[in-house]
Amino acid sequence: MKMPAPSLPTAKVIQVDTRGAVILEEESPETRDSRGIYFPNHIEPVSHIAVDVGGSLAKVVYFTRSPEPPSSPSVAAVRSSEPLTPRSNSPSAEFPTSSSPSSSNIRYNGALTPLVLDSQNHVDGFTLNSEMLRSTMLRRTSQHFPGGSLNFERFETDNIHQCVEFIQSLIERSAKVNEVTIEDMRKSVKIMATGGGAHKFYELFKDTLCVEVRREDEMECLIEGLKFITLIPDEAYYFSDELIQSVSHPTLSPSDQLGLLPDGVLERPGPNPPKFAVTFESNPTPQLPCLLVNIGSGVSLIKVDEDGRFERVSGTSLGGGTLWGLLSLLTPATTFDEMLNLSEQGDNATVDMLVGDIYGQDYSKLGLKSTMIASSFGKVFKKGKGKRTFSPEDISKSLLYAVSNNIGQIAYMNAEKYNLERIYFGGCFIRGNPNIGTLLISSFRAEIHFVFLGHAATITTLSYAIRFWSKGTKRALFLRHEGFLGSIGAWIKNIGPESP
Ligand SMILES: Nc1ncnc2c1ncn2[C@@H]1O[C@H](COP(=O)(O)OP(=O)(O)O)[C@@H](O)[C@H]1O
Ligand SMILES: CC(C)(COP(=O)(O)O)[C@@H](O)C(=O)NCCC(=O)O
Repeated sequence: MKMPAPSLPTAKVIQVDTRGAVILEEESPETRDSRGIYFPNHIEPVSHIAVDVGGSLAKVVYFTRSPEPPSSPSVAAVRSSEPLTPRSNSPSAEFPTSSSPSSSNIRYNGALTPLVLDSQNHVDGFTLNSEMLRSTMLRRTSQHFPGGSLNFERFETDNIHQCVEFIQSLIERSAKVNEVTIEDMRKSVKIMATGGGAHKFYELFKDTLCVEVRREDEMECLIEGLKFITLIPDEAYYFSDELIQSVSHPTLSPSDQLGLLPDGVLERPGPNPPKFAVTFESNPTPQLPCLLVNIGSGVSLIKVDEDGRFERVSGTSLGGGTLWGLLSLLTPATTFDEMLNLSEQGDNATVDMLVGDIYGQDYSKLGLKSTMIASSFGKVFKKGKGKRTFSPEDISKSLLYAVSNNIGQIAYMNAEKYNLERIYFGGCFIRGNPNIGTLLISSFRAEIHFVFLGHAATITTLSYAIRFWSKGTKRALFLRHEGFLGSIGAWIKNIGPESP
């Protein structure tokens, strides 16, 4: 006689309970955009995996259940050129593994919880010893406890097979952990795919993983992702009007602290924008209407109305792929992070033609300081008689400014055209830039988040451009999971009440 198999709960309608959500800490700069988010109150199991495959990167989002927030996220940080090594956010006592993570050098964030299992096939009650039965029951019970993490991973689209392999191992491992057959697990799991690669690699995902693959529209997912992620405390941040100097040099005059010229006019965006302090949205509220500027391989600008309806109003092909591609041509750097590191050490004034190079001084009447870039790369043509070489550092910095300034301008013009005050910047282009640290200043009796500006050229350039051109009426907003909006949207779309 067979004992009935432990039945796992079937979720009809799943809503993510975001109450008390926290972004997990992460030590590695390389993965600081892919910190897990822990939802202490979310109960229903979720077994689908979302993937957003763009022109440059494939982004994966999945949910793992754990009654406690992962205490000490261990990091197997990788540089972008290396094969991706998934990170473990949890020692995961509740998810025992048959293979030791260290033996394979692959570590996972727990396991998926299957929604529906074929009760006949997976456990024969008579073969369970008492320890197995206990752990099965415990696990079964734990599925009714609240708590779980949303996990994030990134792969280069060129290495799409690594992404597929990662998902495959996640599914296989989840089957083992839940003591179900791989066939049952596959029936339970579904891939929500978005981005261009959802179409280009549809067969690859479907045939290799042997699971249902559902394709979702990229723009819809971006907006769904934005609406969801802005509900998470401390996810969105912006540069406040308070300059870093006002924190570190409180003796500066108020006008100096606000980046004002002596006559009270804001300084125009220049190669070294003023250093603003970062403020996090700790009590998030709905942030619509807004403009979303998604800087991926190319750039999409999407106007979102108060009711969530949206329209892609503009775009430019000069985006993240441009920077990545041109710097691959022009510098010896082989990874995106190397390119950003180069840019941090560079001086763009050696290749950019500045206002001062043309005027010999400020163009004060127009408020153009001599240090402002008049023409990106404009000096290259002029330098010397023979062909001169320019340092990879200077070239990288100049191109980073050129692309960021251009996007800042287009963003501002569209925000102006559609009368939008909030401009969210998303996409992995921004990823490598902010290095947000925490400075504890006793006299403030509070933690003040700030950026090490050497790592934040894009963010400061975009922020300051928006602030300057809008005369302070519009605000550039950034997101800690900026590159994952599409994949989060694909994940969330599956679990709304309207889902079949
Ligand atoms: N590790 C990385 N490898 C390559 N590009 C990166 C990396 N991190 C950030 N980027 C930048 O992000 C861009 C891709 O952003 P993303 O939002 O993923 O766009 P897409 O969806 O088109 O792949 C790249 O073109 C590059 O500028
Ligand atoms: C075609 C895309 C929507 C694809 O998205 P991506 O993979 O770049 O994130 C995007 O690259 C884009 O909007 N390009 C700009 C095209 C233009 O309007 O000029």
